[in-house]
Amino acid sequence: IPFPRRSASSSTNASVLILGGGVAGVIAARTLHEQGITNYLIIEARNELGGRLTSHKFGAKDHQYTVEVGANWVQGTETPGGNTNPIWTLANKHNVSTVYSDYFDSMTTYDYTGQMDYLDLFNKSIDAYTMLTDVAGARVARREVDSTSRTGYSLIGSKPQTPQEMAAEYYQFDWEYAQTPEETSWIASSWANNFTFDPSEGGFSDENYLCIDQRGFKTIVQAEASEFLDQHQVLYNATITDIAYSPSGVQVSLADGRVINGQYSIVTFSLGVLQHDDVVFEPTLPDWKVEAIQSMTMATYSKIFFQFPDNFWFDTQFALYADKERGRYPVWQSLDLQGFFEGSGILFVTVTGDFSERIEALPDSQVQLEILSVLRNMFPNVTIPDPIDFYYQRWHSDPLFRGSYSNWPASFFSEHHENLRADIHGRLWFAGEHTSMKWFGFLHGAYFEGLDVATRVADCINGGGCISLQHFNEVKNARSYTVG
Ligand SMILES: Cc1cc2nc3c(=O)[nH]c(=O)nc-3n(C[C@H](O)[C@H](O)[C@H](O)COP(=O)(O)OP(=O)(O)OC[C@H]3O[C@@H](n4cnc5c(N)ncnc54)[C@H](O)[C@@H]3O)c2cc1C
Repeated sequence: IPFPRRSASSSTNASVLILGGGVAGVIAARTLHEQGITNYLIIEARNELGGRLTSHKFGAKDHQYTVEVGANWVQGTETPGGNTNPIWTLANKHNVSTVYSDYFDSMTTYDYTGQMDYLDLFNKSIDAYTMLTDVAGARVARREVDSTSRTGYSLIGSKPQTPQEMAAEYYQFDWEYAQTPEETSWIASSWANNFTFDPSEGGFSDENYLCIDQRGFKTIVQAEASEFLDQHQVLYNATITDIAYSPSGVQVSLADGRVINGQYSIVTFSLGVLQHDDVVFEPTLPDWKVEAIQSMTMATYSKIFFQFPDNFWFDTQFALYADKERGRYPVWQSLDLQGFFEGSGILFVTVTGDFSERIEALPDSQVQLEILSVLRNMFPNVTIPDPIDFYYQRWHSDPLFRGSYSNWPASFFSEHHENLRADIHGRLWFAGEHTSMKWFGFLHGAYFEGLDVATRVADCINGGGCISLQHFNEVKNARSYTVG
């Protein structure tokens, strides 16, 4: 089948085109390299590798620190005799500095009247979350249908009413999934948690380590790539606009007019990019693929950084703020701590979901004013100074990401998941955190997907033909609706 548009005369060619140079793309390249395939090309819009591993130089000129505006934690590390998070392996291999993040025992609680001890409610919400995941596991064993995590919470009798109870639940739930329990699958969110944090379910460990490396967390992929990647195997500052595909190959067009041909292609763009039609597929993707793409959710998680002349806040790693409005500037982290960036004056607050999208549409100045007024609620006896620096990344509006990571809604079925992952004609393959069944949303999900899909593409090349992944032309109910 001839390609629809351009002639191949101005083209570069490669056997495998890896579209995007984040974790999935770099690990896919390493996997091909290990299989003896060197004729591949990573095509990346930005000027470096790493994707959502994005750092930012923050602070006054003489007082700057590298902060992570994207992924920050290795989530789940390793258990002796059990599984190891490959992100933990990479961090250790490349001497990336991390520090133990004490999610549960280094917490100060506030509400809109100031400091307020509701650690008892906080601990209750930890237990509720554990029960939520246990009951989800029992549903899987009995083949019961999925529902939202809100339904799950209600069924186990956890019904937060007060701002303090809601803030505690937010910390357990929204702060991880970047969306509310209403918006999230009960079963899938439980297994993503267990396969990461529960060694008895094959998870790595229940620990989180925060990257504080001044080279940036992206070092895990950049240093890894420097061990195998030649300059001619990567194209930077190359924004892809069109992907034409057929049973005989793939042709990629760049914004600057260049055209590149490949026999195979691995698309690693975020789910948000695929949903938003930032890249046009020719022919349009089949209906089963489009339905899968549009049925998963791209969530947003935003960290808002402040540098202040003095440290006037809590001396724990975390603080929780209960506003009357759920999800309004709730989770605070201090970096001005021993073992972190002591003396930095850096404090940041995280918001998620719809609230993230809301602040992306506002000017920085308004968001700053809102947060300063929250700080005045939290510290009524302190004159809050003007910040020296202020920054947040707008992930949802960025055409290279369109959000921070995927989240599995209750209306996303197993067949949708397989369709999201499935290749087309054995030529167009898809990989990234969003194609991971067990670890959607996580760095290690992107890692394992890059590894798996590149292994399949290497088999196509070395094995003399492709074995396509299964897909479903239609996703159907087990039993039809009887209406009327
Ligand atoms: C704010 C935030 C916090 C997070 N926190 C954590 C955490 O603490 N721990 C954790 O495990 N995970 C975390 N994650 C998730 C983690 O970052 C992702 O799961 C992972 O980085 C995704 O890797 P990927 O390779 O699938 O996609 P990406 O990193 O998005 O890679 C895709 C690449 O494609 C490029 N691209 C996009 N469009 C085009 C185009 N048109 N042309 C060319 N190139 C293009 C992009 O620039 C990008 O480099 C976080 C993410 C965010 C945003």
